[in-house]
Amino acid sequence: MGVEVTVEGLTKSFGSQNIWRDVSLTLPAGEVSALLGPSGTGKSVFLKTLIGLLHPEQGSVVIDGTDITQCSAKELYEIRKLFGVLFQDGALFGSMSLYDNIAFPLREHTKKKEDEIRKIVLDKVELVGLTGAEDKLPGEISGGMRKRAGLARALVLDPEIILCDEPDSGLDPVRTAYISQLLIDINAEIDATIMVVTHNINIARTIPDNIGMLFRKELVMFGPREQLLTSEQPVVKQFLAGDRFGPIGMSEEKDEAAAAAEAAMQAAGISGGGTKDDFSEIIPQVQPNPGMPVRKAAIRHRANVLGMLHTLPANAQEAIHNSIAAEDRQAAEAPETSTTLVALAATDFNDPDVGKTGLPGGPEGVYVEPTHVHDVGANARTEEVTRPDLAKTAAAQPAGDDAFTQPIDTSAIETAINDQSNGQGSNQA
Ligand SMILES: Nc1ncnc2c1ncn2[C@@H]1O[C@H](COP(=O)(O)OP(=O)(O)OP(=O)(O)O)[C@@H](O)[C@H]1O
Repeated sequence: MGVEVTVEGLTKSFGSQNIWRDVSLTLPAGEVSALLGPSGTGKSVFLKTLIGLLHPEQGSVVIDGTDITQCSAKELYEIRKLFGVLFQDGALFGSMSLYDNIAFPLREHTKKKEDEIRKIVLDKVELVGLTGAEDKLPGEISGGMRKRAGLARALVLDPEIILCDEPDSGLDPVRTAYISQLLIDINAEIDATIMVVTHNINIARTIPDNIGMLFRKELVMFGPREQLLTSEQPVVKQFLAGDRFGPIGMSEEKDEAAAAAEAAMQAAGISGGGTKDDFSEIIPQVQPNPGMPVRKAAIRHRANVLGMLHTLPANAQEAIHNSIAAEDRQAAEAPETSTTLVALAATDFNDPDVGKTGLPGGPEGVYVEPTHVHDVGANARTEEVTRPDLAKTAAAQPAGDDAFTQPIDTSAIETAINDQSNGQGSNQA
């Protein structure tokens, strides 16, 4: 099972520019969470802070019992092995084939033999639908393919926490749906804690168990997806609707005069460009494909949500009841479409152990134990490194070729991402 990530009172600034302050949230173990927010609100900075690439001025990030804001470089190095990270443009090494890119963390962090590495790489290549493209360079493939290759690389060490920074950026809506499905299937298969940073409302509506939103340097909310999707907060409603009328401006918050001018336009029937979709009508969460194991996080999530239901606003409570009823109805009417929904419907949520362990009481034959062996820790290099050494190591490496060489620092990652972003490649997915 993936590990819980607990963030308490986190504050991050660059010089005098405060990015966000006093952010507290818990990514529940094995659940899928999404972080939304207008451009520039610091979502990527948050993601990098979770993995210790950026250091906050205040607060803690506790992962597997270790506060990574306080720990030694060696402890941070060990904690980072729990992570698989998909950066915005894949951050692939431009001079390596996809195969070598995907094999890289295995060669770097394990003592596996090449035939073992080959098996794992080809497995992940197949999982992300890139079979046949292994020998291509990142510059010879489309943005969508680079994204999938980045995801394959993020998965090879069987991470317990997967962070995805805008997995949909540069993808068409159909490919976005495929990559979303892939994330849910991966979650079912390895039960990793997943956090997705996204602007994509379809992803937010259908993929995560939990959603949070950053705005005006604060975490506006974080909780079960129904809570945000039914929120009455103007900023949330505007963001979900994708409308220019509302508190979110082009670059900063609007003043009163601008707000009054907008109100007049709205009253006159001028469109703000937003959709009129009713987001409070919750659409079903994407389920693992048939053949995938039961998504155990879904059981834990339902148990958690039922436990905290009384603390949520009335419309969120109603939406959650409706979601559960719809899921149980689908399980009864079309059980072959989702073993996860069948398991949910068969689980006794009065059993106090359900939320902790996944599926006790579930139907026989449904519960699938994780089969992945985590051998990275035993085989990995463990030499002590200091923070200045990290910077020196990164600086000494050729531009673009160190994003997944750990230990690493932020500048190295940025270089790799920029190198890739400025790179070549066609636009077909
Ligand atoms: N290493 C850095 N040094 C200084 N400022 C930075 C650094 N990284 C990010 N910033 C600033 O932090 C702010 C938040 O950036 P970030 O990329 O996290 O936003 P975001 O919410 O992910 O935006 P988008 O949705 O457009 O990707 C921006 O003003 C950015 O310029």
